[in-house]
Amino acid sequence: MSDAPLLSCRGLEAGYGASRVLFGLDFDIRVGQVLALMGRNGMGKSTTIKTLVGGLCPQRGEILFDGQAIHGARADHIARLGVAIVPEGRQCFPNLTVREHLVAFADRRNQAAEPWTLGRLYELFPRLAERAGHLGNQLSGGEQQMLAIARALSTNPRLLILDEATEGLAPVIRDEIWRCLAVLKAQGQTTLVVDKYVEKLLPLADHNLILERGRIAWQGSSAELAAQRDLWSRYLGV
Ligand SMILES: Nc1ncnc2c1ncn2[C@@H]1O[C@H](COP(=O)(O)OP(=O)(O)OP(=O)(O)O)[C@@H](O)[C@H]1O
Repeated sequence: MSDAPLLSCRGLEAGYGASRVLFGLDFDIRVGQVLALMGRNGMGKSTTIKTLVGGLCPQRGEILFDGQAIHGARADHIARLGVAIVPEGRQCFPNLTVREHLVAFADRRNQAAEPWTLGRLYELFPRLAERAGHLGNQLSGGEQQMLAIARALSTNPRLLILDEATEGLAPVIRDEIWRCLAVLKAQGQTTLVVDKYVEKLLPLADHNLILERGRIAWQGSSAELAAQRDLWSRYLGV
């Protein structure tokens, strides 16, 4: 893992119209790091992600990606720099096959030493190989989620962002997603993950941020968070 931040936020403020949701976030994501972003409902996690990927223009502050300012940049520009999001709700195309989803973004692919070929994606998600010819609307919720992750990986992202990737899935499928995230981490994939399953995030995350009403209420290592169960009940409602 390198010490250079791949992404840096400084004094990030964002919201919707006149309403402010984020009040000055400062954080870094380093190359190879998994950063977990936690907090109860409505605390600003999705707004943070939306702002990072160009879906929402910050009201103040700066976002640097690999040293380049991206605050206020368009979503497609940020995607081309190598930021890929697995959005809440999966958003697969009903009329494209699994295989078509995975090759559709070939022209947006980033250069990578070990690119995500179809073969590698199918190795990570054998279920998708079995369903290669199925349409998006013929897939189960878990298969759609795997496809959404595989589709994001197909761009060879330098930063992968997952927003509630295990939401609404059966426990066995959730475990499959956690297993894949562990494999990605072992391969050095830099990742920002929003999820509510603290006990699953702890072994995965190198660093954890807890948001409380648009501010970072606590941050630290997984060992520190594991040792402070009072934080779980105070900020995460578990
Ligand atoms: N499009 C929008 N327009 C106006 N307000 C919004 C919009 N999206 C979110 N908000 C508000 O911004 C605040 C933060 O919401 P956000 O979705 O970022 O929280 P979250 O931590 O991701 O919660 P959740 O887990 O429920 O998605 C909430 O008060 C929410 O009502």
